[in-house]
Amino acid sequence: MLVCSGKSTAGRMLADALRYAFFDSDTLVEQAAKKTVAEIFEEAGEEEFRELEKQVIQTLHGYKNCIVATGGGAVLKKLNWSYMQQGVVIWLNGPPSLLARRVVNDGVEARPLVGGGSTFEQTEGDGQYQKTVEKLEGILNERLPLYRNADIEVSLASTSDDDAGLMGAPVHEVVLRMLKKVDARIKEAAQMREGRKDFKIEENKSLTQRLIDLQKGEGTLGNGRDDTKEEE
Ligand SMILES: Nc1ncnc2c1ncn2[C@@H]1O[C@H](COP(=O)(O)OP(=O)(O)O)[C@@H](O)[C@H]1O
Ligand SMILES: O=C(O)C1=C[C@@H](OP(=O)(O)O)[C@@H](O)[C@H](O)C1
Repeated sequence: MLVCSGKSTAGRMLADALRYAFFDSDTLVEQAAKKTVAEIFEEAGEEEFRELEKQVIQTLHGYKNCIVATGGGAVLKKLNWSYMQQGVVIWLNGPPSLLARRVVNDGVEARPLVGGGSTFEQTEGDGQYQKTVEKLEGILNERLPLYRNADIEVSLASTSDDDAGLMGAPVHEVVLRMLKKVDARIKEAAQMREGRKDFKIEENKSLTQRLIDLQKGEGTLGNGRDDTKEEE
C-alpha cells in the first residue's frame, strides 16, 4: 500500500478483469479540491488532505462491485478502516528498495511524502534513490502494523532475478496473485457459511459434550458430523 506499490495500475486492471467499477481516491480528492495532491499538501497541509481523503472513502464505501485504490496513507485514520472493511482490503507489499525505483522513475515531485514539497531537498542520481529508500523505510516502519490489518497480502516480488525483475512482478502477475487470493478467501468464507448451516446438534455427541471438549482444547464445534468417523 505504500506509494508506487501499483494500487492505481493494478487496481484498474483488477477492476477490468472483474468488470467492476474503478475509483482512485487521490484522483477524486484532486477533482473535489481542484488541486493536485502535491498542491494540497503544500498549500493546506497533510491534515487537510487526510480529511478530504476520508470524505472520499466515506462516500465510496457504500458502493458495491467496485475496486478502490486509496492513497498509501488511508490506513492512518481509524474511521477509514471502518469503511474499507466493508469490502476486502488488499495490501500490495513491496520493499522500499523496489518502490523507490518506481518513485524515482516517475519523478519524486508528485509524491509529497517522499519527494515533493518544499521541505525535501532534491538530489541527483543515486543520492535521490537512496534518500527515497530511507524515506520509504521510515514510513513503512510507522505503518507496518496498520498494513498488517489488511485482509489479504499480495507480494510485489518478481520471480525473475534479472534486470526485468528490478521493478517487481509485472502488473498482470500482481493482478493474478490478487485474483487467486480473493478467490480463495471467498471460497473459505462460503465453506464457513455452509459449515454453520450444516450444524446439527442432535446428532452424535451432544452440544454440551462438544463444548466441554472444546474447552479442553479437543475437537471443534464442527458441523454436527461425528469427527471420529473417517470420511467416506
Ligand atoms: N507491477 C509493476 N511493475 C512495474 N511498474 C509498475 C507496476 N505497477 C505500477 N508500476 C509503475 O509504478 C508507478 C506507480 O504506480 P501507481 O499505480 O500509480 O502506484 P500507486 O497508486 O500505488 O501510487 C507507475 O509509474 C506505474 O507504471
Ligand atoms: O502514503 C501516503 O501517505 C500518500 C500516498 C499518495 O498516494 P499513492 O500511494 O497512490 O501514491 C497520496 O495519497 C499522498 O501523497 C499521500
